[in-house]
Amino acid sequence: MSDIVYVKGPGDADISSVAYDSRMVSEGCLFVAIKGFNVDGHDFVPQAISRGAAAIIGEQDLDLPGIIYIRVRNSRKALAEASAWFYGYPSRKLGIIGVTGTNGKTTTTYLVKAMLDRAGYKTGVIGTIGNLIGDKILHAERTTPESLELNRLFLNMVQQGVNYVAMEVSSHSLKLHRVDGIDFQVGIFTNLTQDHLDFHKTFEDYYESKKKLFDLSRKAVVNVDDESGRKILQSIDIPAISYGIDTDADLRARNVNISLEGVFYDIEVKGEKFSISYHVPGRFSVYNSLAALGAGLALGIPMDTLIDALGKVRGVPGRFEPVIVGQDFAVIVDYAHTPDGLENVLKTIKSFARGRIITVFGCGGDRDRKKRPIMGSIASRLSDYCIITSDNPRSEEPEAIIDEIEKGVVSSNYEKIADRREAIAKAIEMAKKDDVILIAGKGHEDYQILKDRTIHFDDREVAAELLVKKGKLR
Ligand SMILES: CC(=O)N[C@H]1[C@@H](OP(=O)(O)OP(=O)(O)OC[C@H]2O[C@@H](n3ccc(=O)[nH]c3=O)[C@H](O)[C@@H]2O)O[C@H](CO)[C@@H](O)[C@@H]1O[C@H](C)C(=O)N[C@@H](C)C(=O)N[C@H](CCC(=O)O)C(=O)O
Ligand SMILES: Nc1ncnc2c1ncn2[C@@H]1O[C@H](COP(=O)(O)OP(=O)(O)OP(=O)(O)O)[C@@H](O)[C@H]1O
Ligand SMILES: N[C@H](CCC[C@H](N)C(=O)O)C(=O)O
Ligand SMILES: [Mg+2]
Repeated sequence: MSDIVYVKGPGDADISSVAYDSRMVSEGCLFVAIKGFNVDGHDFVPQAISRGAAAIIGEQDLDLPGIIYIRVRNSRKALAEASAWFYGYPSRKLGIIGVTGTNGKTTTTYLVKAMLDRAGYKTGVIGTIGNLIGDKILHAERTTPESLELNRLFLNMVQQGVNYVAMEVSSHSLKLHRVDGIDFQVGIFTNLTQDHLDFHKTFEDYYESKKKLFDLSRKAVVNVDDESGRKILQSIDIPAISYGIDTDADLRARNVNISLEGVFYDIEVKGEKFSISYHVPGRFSVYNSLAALGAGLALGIPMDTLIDALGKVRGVPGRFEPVIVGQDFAVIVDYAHTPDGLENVLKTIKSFARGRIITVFGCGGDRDRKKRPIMGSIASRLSDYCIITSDNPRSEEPEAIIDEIEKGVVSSNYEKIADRREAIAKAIEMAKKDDVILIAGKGHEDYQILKDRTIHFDDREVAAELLVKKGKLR
């Protein structure tokens, strides 16, 4: 272990498990005490011992007679090292592609998976929608799991014959050492715009956290149309593939054509020209597909395999996903939950909408509050009518979140309906032929996190049900 201050107690012990939560400790466990944002894990050392812990790791000076105690400088780092050791360093047996950035991580991992599958590899995915082993989906609590769960998952993947893993690497995970010790074959940077200032406090800290992925990667794939991407490219000394539309780059999309059917463009690789088709609309789809192509090339997969795989992708759950039950207007469910994501998706809709744009959206509770009025401003500027509703309020009052969003609204064409089902119902009632309803913020989520409980709620299901109920079919 790299940053040990001292080791006390008996010479050795058989370790049967590792835990960072005292409630998970069983006989023979190694308990890692973490000083958290809410509570201090060191306060639970007595509980861990009474549950049978054989060894403890922590940052404080402790006397624990009869028990091995390892004092370290950083418990989260130590947890990552202990977890990798306990599960036999499973990440070393996998080719891992990490994707970081504010928007586009989930989408890019799905595109990379499609390419690796097409190239004949068994591929895992770790991210927001869930964790995939081949086509089997496992529930995920977070975008990037804690190092203990991450190493357990890697081992599971190794045991099931997985070759490659496309994983989202959140800024939280980088800052909190969840991915320490992982050798990423390729690191991808998508973009950096406002989000998570509740956690990072400053944009600089958010940037520095994302940048850490490239200290852990062998090769980089970087969006150079993004200012932070250009900064990253200048500061790393690993082989890199740059991509962009506006800026000169190794992979530069030219003759870009964006329509309702998707994005179509040309790129040149080693002097040879290729035409790319990806059937998801929006300028951001050009970026996500370029990022995935860059990763495929960095892994040495032939261009024709990459292009073929990309051409066959028919979207990612909850990302620009249409709800079609026979109505004569469009309903699109999308996971845009940041100012940049919302602006991108609305501009994409604006480029093809023949009727009005009606946007139903909210903002999550216990998350960056500064983005709320900004999203209010963007939605009201780029929509004909907005219905501001509740997202996952968590511990906050839905109405208070909605009021913060409202402060940024610049038109009078809006209303506030806190009940998300009623908000969607209102949009559907209003919609006429050729209009487009955007239901943003929750995408693939099939739940809503309220103060005291989590309920089942799926925008796609609710919209489909209401379209039928309200007699909106042709
Ligand atoms: C802000 C954040 O990331 N917090 C993480 C942090 O929590 P914390 O420091 O507040 O933990 P704490 O509650 O103070 O507890 C401290 C320690 O005491 C332990 N404990 C606690 C109680 C007890 O009885 N016994 C005990 O041992 C806890 O298990 C913990 O190890 O450390 C915990 C242990 O690893 C994480 O579970 C927790 O993630 C929370 C649940 C979370 O919601 N994180 C979100 C914001 C997150 O990580 N999101 C990103 C996605 C962002 C994106 O969109 O890009 C993600 O990767 O999912
Ligand atoms: N490259 C991109 N640039 C900007 N916006 C994007 C991009 N790709 C997707 N989006 C928008 O952002 C939303 C979220 O996309 P995606 O789930 O791929 O991002 P993410 O980075 O995984 O988000 P999260 O931080 O929640 O994990 C999409 O529904 C779309 O509206
Ligand atoms: N990964 C993001 C997702 C936000 C999705 C939105 N529906 C919300 O709950 O705020 C987060 O945890 O901040
Ligand atoms: Mg994601």
